Amino acid sequence: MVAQNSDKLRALVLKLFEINAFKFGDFKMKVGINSPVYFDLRVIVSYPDVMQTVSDLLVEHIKDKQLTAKHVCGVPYTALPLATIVSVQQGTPMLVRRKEAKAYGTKKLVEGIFNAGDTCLIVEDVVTSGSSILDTVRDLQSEGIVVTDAVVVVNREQGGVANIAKHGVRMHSLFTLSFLLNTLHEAGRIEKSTVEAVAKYIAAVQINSDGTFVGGDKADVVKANDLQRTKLTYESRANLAKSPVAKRLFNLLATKQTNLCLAADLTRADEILDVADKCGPYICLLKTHVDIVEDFSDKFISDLQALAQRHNFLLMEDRKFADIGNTVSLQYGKGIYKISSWADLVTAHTLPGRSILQGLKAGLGEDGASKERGVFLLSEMSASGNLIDAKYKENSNKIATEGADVDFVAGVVCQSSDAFAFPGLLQLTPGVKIDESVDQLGQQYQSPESVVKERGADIGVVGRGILKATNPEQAAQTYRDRLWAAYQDRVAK
Ligand SMILES: O=c1ccn([C@@H]2O[C@H](COP(=O)(O)O)[C@@H](O)[C@H]2O)c(=O)[nH]1
Repeated sequence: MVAQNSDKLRALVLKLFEINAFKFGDFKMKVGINSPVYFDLRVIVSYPDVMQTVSDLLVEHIKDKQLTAKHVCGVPYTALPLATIVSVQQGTPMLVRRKEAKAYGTKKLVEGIFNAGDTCLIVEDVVTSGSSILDTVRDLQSEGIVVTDAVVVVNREQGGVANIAKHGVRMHSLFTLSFLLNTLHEAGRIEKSTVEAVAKYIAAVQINSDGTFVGGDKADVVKANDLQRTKLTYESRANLAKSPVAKRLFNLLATKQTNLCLAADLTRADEILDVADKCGPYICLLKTHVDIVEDFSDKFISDLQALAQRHNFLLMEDRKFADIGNTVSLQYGKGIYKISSWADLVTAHTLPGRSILQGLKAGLGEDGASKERGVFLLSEMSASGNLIDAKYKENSNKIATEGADVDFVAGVVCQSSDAFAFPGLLQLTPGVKIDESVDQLGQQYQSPESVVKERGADIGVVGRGILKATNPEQAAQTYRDRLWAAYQDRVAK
């Protein structure tokens, strides 16, 4: 790496982190195991300035390394736009490798004008084992094209250099995963423990180009990821959170030592204020359903906010928004409740798709940026017989973790630890009661220990278990103690 370029590369790493082009957590990889770091450079097409920077750096790198091939070819699909810009900037003709040969017409695998014996430089975004580069090299070689070099944005250092070298191809990467980790750590974006966890994983998991593991099989390497969210402390996850309100909540959990959310499902304002005052010292979050409050008033909200401040908890309105963006923006910001003016957090269904996030953001109004607000997206429900299936859960995870609005997502309301992997999000799990049971209307309860240790909850939601107790304050203390002890056990293992 040329010294003059290293500042530009550091700036690029920070920018890629900011736009969520990579994340830390526990992610399923193509080769069937989990990884503590996940790259998704597909997002850069939405940021023309980043596209420009990356392609400028690739062009400079190609010049520095004196790579003088007659053609460039991007590995489909993420590197295709990058290869296009490199081709245009350098005036080097491009070749396009099809992933599938056309079923009609020319049936070509490689598009573009070339002769057998021509040289071609490969452009790729992220290299793990190098198998995708080798797929492209094979198709080019089958047309008589000579490939000796590949220019790459990130080398994950998991065997790619050696694997492609065996096929006569040298890798020239802009930066390695180690450089990326050190840059983020030096800039205060990730903790030393994250750097160490990823480094340990990389050392343990070297992959052959056929997807097998060097010196071991899948079973040996699956456990190598220490960044599984349920193993991490709230403090360390605060640093990984993209949503400012999630960061605040993680820190609140850690300092106040409570992961209890009280569902204050009462119908009179004075009853809610009374229970909020009594249970306030033991909770991190007070959850409301304002539409059941019979004597709702602005004073009720200002009194509740005062209690939230006095006892240091956040307010969540469990509105479960589920309409089109325009309606949701009005429901969030307008009407008698003006939810966005006071609730730190709200809940929303993912049923309408990504527009739910756009609608909520619009509901913050003109001065939206000045409010620290967030949403918990529902990806599962505790009600028996609910219609949510595995595909819905998977798509909800995508909405929560991919795209431009993820900084608004603080967490996920769900019942199981596999609903999402990103450790910067919080799992909120309702349906908690010391005596595991069902109510008459389909609610299903789990114990505090079960939701935290078996189901992955970061925050347990308790309503009637506290509200209907003879002494709600004492019950809140008991639930806090048991939920907190379960969390401590979970991270100690
Ligand atoms: O799947 C869900 C989503 C939300 N809730 C809400 O949590 C509380 C639970 O109250 P309990 O009295 O402890 O049953 C309530 O406000 C629900 O609306 C849920 O239960 N399940």
